[in-house]
Amino acid sequence: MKIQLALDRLTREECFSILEETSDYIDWIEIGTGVIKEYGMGIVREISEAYLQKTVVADMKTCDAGRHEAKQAFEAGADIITVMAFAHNNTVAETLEAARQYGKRIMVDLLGVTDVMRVKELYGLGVDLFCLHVGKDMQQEGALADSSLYRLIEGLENIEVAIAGGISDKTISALKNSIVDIAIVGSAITGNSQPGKASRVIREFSKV
Ligand SMILES: O=C([C@H](O)CO)[C@H](O)[C@H](O)COP(=O)(O)O
Repeated sequence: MKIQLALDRLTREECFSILEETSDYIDWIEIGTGVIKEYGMGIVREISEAYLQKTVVADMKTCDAGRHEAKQAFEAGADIITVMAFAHNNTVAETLEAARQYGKRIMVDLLGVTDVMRVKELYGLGVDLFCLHVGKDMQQEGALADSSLYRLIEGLENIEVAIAGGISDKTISALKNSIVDIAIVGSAITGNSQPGKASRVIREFSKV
């Protein structure tokens, strides 16, 4: 299982200092939506250039004007961009097409999706990387990402599955030997006073 570190609600300096401490223990780097809103494509470019060996996910949360937003992030160096599942099919299709042109990928964020048929429709459009997601604000009600979300992608072949939403050292081992390929971890690392140590522990607990 890969670990994707989500850099959310951080300054540019904090992003780089956390990456310096954690990069040995993570596989994919996610530049969070709020960080992108603060610093734009500049920070996507900077992080992509500084961590050439890592897969960089720009959490664009694109929901319209897909081709343009995909082009922006891919040209800045992102390897993967996120697109919201509720976006129009044209948006999904155009981001997929842009990804193919750049030799990159899209990850469809299933935040808020409860209807399996919508996931099947996205799969039919060619989506092969999905993110099961319990959002930050939903977490305030006690919900955390867990196996109850798996039903959304059951039976889909040749896909990769990421999961996000409050994953920590206490919950990551439950994802082992499951359909999850990528565990997205944010606050449990970035909110820890020792992010390097926190990422090392999470890496250990994630080993299959
Ligand atoms: O995508 C995320 C969220 O919507 C904020 O933009 C987070 O990156 C994701 O939920 C992981 O963060 P944690 O829940 O803090 O682990």
